[in-house]
Amino acid sequence: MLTTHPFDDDKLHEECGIFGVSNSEGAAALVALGLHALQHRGQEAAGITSWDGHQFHTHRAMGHVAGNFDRDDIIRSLSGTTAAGHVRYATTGDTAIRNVQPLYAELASGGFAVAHNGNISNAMRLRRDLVRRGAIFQSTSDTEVIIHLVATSQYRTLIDRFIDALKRVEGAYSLIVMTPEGMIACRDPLGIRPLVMGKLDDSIIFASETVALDVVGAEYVRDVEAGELVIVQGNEIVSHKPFPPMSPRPCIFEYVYFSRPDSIAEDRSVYSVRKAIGAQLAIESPVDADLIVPVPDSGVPAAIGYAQQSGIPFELGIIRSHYVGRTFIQPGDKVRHLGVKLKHNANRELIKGKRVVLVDDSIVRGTTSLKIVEMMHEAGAAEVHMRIASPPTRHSCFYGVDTPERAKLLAAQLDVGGMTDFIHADSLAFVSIDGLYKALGEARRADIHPKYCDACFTGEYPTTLTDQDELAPVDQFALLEERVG
Ligand SMILES: O=P(O)(O)OC[C@H]1O[C@H](OP(=O)(O)OP(=O)(O)O)[C@H](O)[C@@H]1O
Ligand SMILES: NC(=O)CC[C@H](N)C(=O)O
Ligand code: SF4
Ligand SMILES: [Mg+2]
Repeated sequence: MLTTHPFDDDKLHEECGIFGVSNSEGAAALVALGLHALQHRGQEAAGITSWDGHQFHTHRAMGHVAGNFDRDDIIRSLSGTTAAGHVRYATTGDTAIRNVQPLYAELASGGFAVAHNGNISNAMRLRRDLVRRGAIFQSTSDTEVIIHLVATSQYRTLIDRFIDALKRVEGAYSLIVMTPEGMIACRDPLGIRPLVMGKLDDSIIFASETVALDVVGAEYVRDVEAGELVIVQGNEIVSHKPFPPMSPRPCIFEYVYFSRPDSIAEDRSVYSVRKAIGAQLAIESPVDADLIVPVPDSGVPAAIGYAQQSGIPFELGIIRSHYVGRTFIQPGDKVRHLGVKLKHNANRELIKGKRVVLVDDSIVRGTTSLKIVEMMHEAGAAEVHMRIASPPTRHSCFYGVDTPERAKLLAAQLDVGGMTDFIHADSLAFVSIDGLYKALGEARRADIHPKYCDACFTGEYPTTLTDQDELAPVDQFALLEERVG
């Protein structure tokens, strides 16, 4: 029996990005480029594993892709025509080299490397059972349970063992797996996290987002479907659908914030969706004002949409330094606060005496909004109105994004009036959940089968959350109370 929670820490984490190439000379160099384009999804650590037909080679490092994977000696050591990589923001397991992916193990069938974007919501339970049966874990990452489940499966072929393992895990996973037999890419039955497939000459590429195909000049072929396994062996591609069909529930927050705006998701430009959310926000919550000012970077497309819809001029009233990373994902409150100050500055001449509408994509802790609104007041704004291109984030994500624990989510603590006071704005409004779905081309959010996972806004998680239910019965009860009113 474990006495401590091996997956528990109180740090800030966000997403992950994965990228795989099969059948290409210099595969690792392409993976390094792909990871570079996915750097926004995870900045804690990065890793690449390659297969040269005889041996696997791995290099994993803390920090960014640049500085670690732009070195000739490292890329040369990752020889072979197949390679996969990962950029990490931890959701389960600490930020330590043992948890940096791809994770690798020698199984009875040979080497097995896995890169995972997502989070397994019964990993604790599975790990406990596996450890009781003698499994010796090398990491504290949720991803490692997949390897042990494959290793201990009673099925004969590697694919059957892998499918057997996947049927035991719950939660979100987009995976790229490398074995001596070939590369496997797959998404969980609900397709919560993204994964696309591309082609570059004779090689097949898998990536979290299409921007990573663009960077290597690959052509987008299609999305890996929810619940699909795509197996690539040489020139042969085979698709399996081992799960009972379900209505997919891809993460709606990818459109709001995570994905790069130049990515295409489900045949839609993320940029256009963000603009449409901004336009919807202008319809739902208009303001009489002089300027629409985006909170850079991620608030920019929604602000353009808001400005175009409202007819109020769009201006860069906040200038962003490009030498500071995403504040949302910097560990430690002090650094995060400092990060916001370092990152944004008021364009004073423009702001002075004006009624300003600030547009951002989301409020998580409220740190950014509070600082930016104060910055506008200090710069002499006559009025400061805040408009948010997502509904209030009231619930934590258990699917590969570490929005902080609920207690740290501003919208879990305060209603919109309380939040308005907290950030010192003259007014604050969020796009409605139906408005968000409208911007994605739906009439509204369907009650029975909503098209997306939107649990961080609605609290309706599309999978069971075994570990949460076991660890936090009180919180789950509170959630239930909130749902039934
Ligand atoms: O309420 P908070 O806890 O401050 O978090 C919300 C902010 O964090 C994100 O931006 P971030 O600065 O991380 O990245 P960006 O530059 O991509 O917008 C998001 O776009 C909000 O601006
Ligand atoms: N953000 C992610 O997708 C993280 C993947 C995995 N759960 C980890 O913590 O390493
Ligand atoms: S809970 Fe929110 S962030 Fe997490 S997968 Fe669902 S929509 Fe995305
Ligand atoms: Mg932002």
